[in-house]
Amino acid sequence: MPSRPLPPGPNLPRPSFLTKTRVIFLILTISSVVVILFTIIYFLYHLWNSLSNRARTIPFDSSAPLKLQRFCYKELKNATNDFDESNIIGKGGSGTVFRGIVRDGKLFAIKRLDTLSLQTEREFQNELQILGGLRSPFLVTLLGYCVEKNKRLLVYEYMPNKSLQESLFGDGNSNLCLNWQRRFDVILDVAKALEFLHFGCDPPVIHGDIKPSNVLLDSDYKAKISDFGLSRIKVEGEIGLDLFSQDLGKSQELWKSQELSGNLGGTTGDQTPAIGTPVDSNNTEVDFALALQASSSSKNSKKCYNVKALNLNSFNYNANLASENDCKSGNNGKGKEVTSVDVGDDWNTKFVPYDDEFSSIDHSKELNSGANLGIDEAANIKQWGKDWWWRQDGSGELCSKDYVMEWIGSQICPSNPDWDDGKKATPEKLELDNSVQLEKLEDANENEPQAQALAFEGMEKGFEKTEPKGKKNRKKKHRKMQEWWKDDHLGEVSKKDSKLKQLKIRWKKGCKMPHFDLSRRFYFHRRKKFGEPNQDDCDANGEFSFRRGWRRKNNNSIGSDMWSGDLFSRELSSTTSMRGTLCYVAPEYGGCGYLMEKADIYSLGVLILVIVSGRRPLHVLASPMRLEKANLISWCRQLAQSGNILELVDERLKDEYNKEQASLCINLALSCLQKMPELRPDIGEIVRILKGEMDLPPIPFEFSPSPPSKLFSRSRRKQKASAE
Ligand SMILES: Nc1ncnc2c1ncn2[C@@H]1O[C@H](COP(=O)(O)OP(=O)(O)OP(=O)(O)O)[C@@H](O)[C@H]1O
Repeated sequence: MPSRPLPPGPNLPRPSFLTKTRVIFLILTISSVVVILFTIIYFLYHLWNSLSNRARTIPFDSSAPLKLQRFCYKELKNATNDFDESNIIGKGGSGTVFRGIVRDGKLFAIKRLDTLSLQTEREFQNELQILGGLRSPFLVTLLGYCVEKNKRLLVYEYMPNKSLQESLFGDGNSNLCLNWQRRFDVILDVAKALEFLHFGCDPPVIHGDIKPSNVLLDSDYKAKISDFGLSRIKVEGEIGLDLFSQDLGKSQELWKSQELSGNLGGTTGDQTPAIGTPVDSNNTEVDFALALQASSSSKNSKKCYNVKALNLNSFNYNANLASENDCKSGNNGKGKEVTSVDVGDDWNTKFVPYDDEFSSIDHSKELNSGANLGIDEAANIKQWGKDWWWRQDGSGELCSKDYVMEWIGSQICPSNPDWDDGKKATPEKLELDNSVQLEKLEDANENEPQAQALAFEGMEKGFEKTEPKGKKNRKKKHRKMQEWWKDDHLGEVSKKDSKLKQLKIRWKKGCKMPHFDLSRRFYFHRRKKFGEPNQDDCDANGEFSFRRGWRRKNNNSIGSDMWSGDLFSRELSSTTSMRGTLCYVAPEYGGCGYLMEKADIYSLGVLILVIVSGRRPLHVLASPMRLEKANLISWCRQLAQSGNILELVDERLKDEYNKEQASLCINLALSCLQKMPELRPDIGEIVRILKGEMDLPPIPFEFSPSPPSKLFSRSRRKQKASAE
């Protein structure tokens, strides 16, 4: 029986249709699996990337900077023609600055950080958070930034005349463009910039690194300050003790009432003497010591702040109004630097021979001041004394003395314009003269702490020769201090002094060596060998920045022609938390670690002297006859005592300067350089003095050519009594 064909079921799918659906289903499944896989891989990659980046850097919150443009790396790369060397306008310790044309065809300065470390990242963020939030005609404008992976770039307004450093010390005729009027205007501009920071910002901002290379000049030579990497935002009432109280009894009371290692609460600001008021020297010394002790002991209690957590308000600043307000409020509040980093920096200026004022403090007094306290406390103080001297050495670092010795050595070279005097001496004499000092310094470098001490004694004797007679007592104290140091610390020094040894060994093995190390030895060796100087080896007339290391002239770079000694720069930034630049950093900052407005005032004082004199703050000359001029600050003090301050004015200006203005500036600088921060004028007063709206406070009696009659009568009375 023939089978009937089955009628085609309307619902049964045809086989070809089935296959198609299966294929589509398969494709969809595979592609979604692939997409999911890729997503997972992408996610994992980013997770890994961010984790590995986080290990090296501080988390970055790009939303915080105010009104700054965010550039992509490619854009900045194009703007600088792939960071072409011909576009380099300067080199700093942390990065290279390029000229670039961005977006609307305008010229910009683009700073690219060379390496990314915790320190550079911190400074980068500081710059963004602080400078990025400020607008003032006296500050370089930060326009934008770029953050991509480990690339960090900052975009600034372009300053055609670069930095004051180049204008003052650059080669060629650049310094001629800084006539007297321009120099005075620069001083006023820098003062106004600081006035804006200290009084025009709420909370106040402390710059922390005022120096010529951070003062940039626009096309009209108007000065603006830059580089806020080390800046701090001040928080009112965070510091406990009035560190510089004049009232010894009160300080001791406070001191006793506090645990040495505990918190120091409360503030006293009512003991501030009038500017220029003579202070009993004994009290001064002990107070300062107590202050340092207090700050040292309160170190542990330091709180860390994140800059981002603070609301920084800068407003259209009316200088007069602000200073008025400030006068009303007293503006004496002590604050504490705001930082996300611990700033434990006990670089001790007292030991650096450049400030003989500080060297004169008898530290045995500090230790004795513990006598009234409990034995434990006294022991703590003594221990503190040690820590204080050698905190910098805590991790096997070189001590500040080494830096200064290195610097002095590197400064002695014939490329210095100030060698004119030296040239007058016969070459033999010159070599002999230097070798006397240098041998001592070299020997000191040869690891022996005793030798270091001797070498410094030698240097100090040089200064001593030119000291007026009236300073005998001070020198006596200084010796006492030196002896105290020798007795107490030589053992410690010898243990911790291995760093230099290691560096020397590396150098001998042919490794890269910081330029300054032993450069003078190298130089004299070469001179002896080849009979003439080699300028390339000894043009190290840079400056030492605690965060950057040494900088020297680099013939290859355009602009600042400066760079950091690589090895040292890295070692310092990774192992120390020192801040500021040698010779510009205020002594109390080195001792206490608290960055206050008056630290900026001190740096401004040094800057004023540098601008007026056209000299670096530490400048050792060939002839020992002129050794007293090596240290700009002590030289200025000596000139003030002999009533001859105008001798300090840059010889290159000849007679073409305003004598009244020059003497005002020098006297003002001396006021700013007083060792007691509270005696220094505040920035509002400084601006008014410079503008001629206020009289200069009486010159500090210690610099006065005719000390107050009270002192005379006191000494006469003493003489009389001893004669009787
Ligand atoms: N906005 C700018 N316009 C023009 N030139 C600039 C600008 N910013 C920096 N420069 C030049 O680049 C140089 C290096 O500047 P940078 O801020 O990197 O380092 P520095 O302040 O000299 O050193 P450091 O950062 O170690 O203190 C300056 O000396 C200056 O010549």
